[in-house]
Amino acid sequence: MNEPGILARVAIGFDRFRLDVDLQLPGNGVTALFGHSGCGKTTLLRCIAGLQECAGHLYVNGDVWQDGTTCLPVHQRPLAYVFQETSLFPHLSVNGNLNFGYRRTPAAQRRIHPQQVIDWLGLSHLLDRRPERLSGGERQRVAIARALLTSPRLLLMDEPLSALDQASKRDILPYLETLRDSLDIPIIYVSHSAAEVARLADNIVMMDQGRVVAEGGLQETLARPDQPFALEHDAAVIVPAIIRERDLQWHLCRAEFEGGSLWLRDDRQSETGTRVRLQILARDVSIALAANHEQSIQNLLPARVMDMAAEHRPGMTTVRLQAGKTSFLSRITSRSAHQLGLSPGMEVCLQIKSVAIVE
Ligand SMILES: Nc1ncnc2c1ncn2[C@@H]1O[C@H](COP(=O)(O)OP(=O)(O)OP(=O)(O)O)[C@@H](O)[C@H]1O
Repeated sequence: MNEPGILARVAIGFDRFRLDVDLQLPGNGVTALFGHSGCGKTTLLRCIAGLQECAGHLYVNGDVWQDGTTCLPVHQRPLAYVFQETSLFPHLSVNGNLNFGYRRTPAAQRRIHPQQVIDWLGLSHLLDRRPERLSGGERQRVAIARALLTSPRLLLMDEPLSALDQASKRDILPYLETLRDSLDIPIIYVSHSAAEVARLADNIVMMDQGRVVAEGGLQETLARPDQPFALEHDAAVIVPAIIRERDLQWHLCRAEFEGGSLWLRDDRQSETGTRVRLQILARDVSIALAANHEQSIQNLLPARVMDMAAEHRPGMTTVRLQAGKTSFLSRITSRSAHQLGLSPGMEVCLQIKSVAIVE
């Protein structure tokens, strides 16, 4: 297979667990592997890395890593693997750690250079420090930088932030966003955190019990009312938007998306023109047959009902609606859905109670 992208057909069985996936992933951007503990995320990464023997096929941007006749050993797979616990060389400075991977990569294969990763990950003031004098977040940034200096063709990240406290996570996320926007290699990113996925991912693969249950672009996949996570309490869509206006008197800002605008609290005081990702929980979206301006909810949007799914919990229905090109989910009681006579194609009004910028 010479096409760009990753094709991973992987099967493996342990005593009480079987992983069986057939995935086609984009050749760049961040793909998040998301799912409950034990669903097989790490096992899949290990199979891709060649750390776990498995049956199957693996092609990465035109190169065969595994097929019926070939199976590259781990050291011949041009990838970098970042884990939750870093292991920098304690006797080397940050600079020494960075140079380690770089010097071991043949000059002709070097496509990522020290100054680039130092800039992307904000390391210039740390170069002379030993690892013991770095914070957890700084150590993780150095580990990512060191991994990138081997000029990998694929970056695997297995819960890279889970050992960090909330403040360090918040500090490191902008650097990961820079990597996402700067690197031209695919990143497969395992996370339990819906917030991290919402902020970083371009694509998402949702797994359950060793199988893929939904996959695709982040926005479209999160907006599918039948995907298992949409039927859970925190179902939410992510909407890319641009801050267009700020209302200083009422401490609000207007975010424009493909299909309309939403007002939200101006807590981050983002400049107009800033690109943001909005998170809108299904439980904060209600549906009316006509716009009613005599109530407290300010965000009213004309929308069309696309499809509906009954939840596992009796009595609740998740509805997907579209405003312009953008999908929203609404969680309402099944009785409301019945009383409103909702059906696909119907024109309604969305009432959005709360909108957050993903942090
Ligand atoms: N070498 C092994 N031998 C037997 N069972 C294994 C082995 N490796 C993993 N498993 C089992 O496979 C299942 C999937 O594990 P895996 O670590 O891939 O899940 P995960 O989704 O990454 O979980 P978490 O989010 O908690 O890290 C688990 O039930 C685990 O116990």
